[in-house]
Amino acid sequence: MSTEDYDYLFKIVLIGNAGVGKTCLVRRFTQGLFPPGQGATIGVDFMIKTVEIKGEKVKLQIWDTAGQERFRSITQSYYRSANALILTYDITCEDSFCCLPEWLREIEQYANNQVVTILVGNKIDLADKREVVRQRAEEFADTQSMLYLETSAKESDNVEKLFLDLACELIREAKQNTLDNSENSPMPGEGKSISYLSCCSLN
Ligand SMILES: Nc1nc2c(ncn2[C@@H]2O[C@H](COP(=O)(O)OP(=O)(O)OP(=O)(O)O)[C@@H](O)[C@H]2O)c(=O)[nH]1
Repeated sequence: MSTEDYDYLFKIVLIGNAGVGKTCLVRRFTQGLFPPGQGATIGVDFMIKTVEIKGEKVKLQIWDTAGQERFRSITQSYYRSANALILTYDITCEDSFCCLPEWLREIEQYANNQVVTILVGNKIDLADKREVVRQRAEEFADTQSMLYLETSAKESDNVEKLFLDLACELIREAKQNTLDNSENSPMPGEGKSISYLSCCSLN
């Protein structure tokens, strides 16, 4: 497949506390593996995977940001052009859940207001160490109008679903926006160009 051979290009950025499993989720999805002895991300990492959804080729640019506070100024600069954000916490770590309001403030401040955000509770394979019950997280996501999913990068639970559901939602929104824009556009000859949401030319 050539680099231009796709119908949609979407930028997805993973954010959340250090150690919640962002890199492992990305590696599981893009490479099908659970890396042993995964070191902390330095700054930002980048991976690409192209998937096919209902006959359309969707190229996903996946940006894995460092959770450590000291990289925050670097990672914030990646929010603006994101189509979707995966806000991740660790279901075995209450602290990572309690920091979510802080992450939401970052999103409010740095992301564009059309960004699709999904809350992900990772490490569900560690059920006996769970500190955040599912219902509490679901209610929190609901109050913030976020989608919610629980995953295990280790066992590969819901990882594919996470990225594919997100891609479906982004396609749906892109099509809706194209439709809205074309309905609001002037007729040819009215002196203005017809503009469409450029979901395939994000940087
Ligand atoms: N049991 C279990 N461990 C996991 C899972 N996902 C990640 N881990 C472990 O959690 C630790 C942190 O994983 P990373 O993917 O590096 O976490 P991160 O969020 O990218 O961390 P930063 O790069 O520091 O922001 C590693 O020891 C992983 O092996 C999971 O689904 N289950």
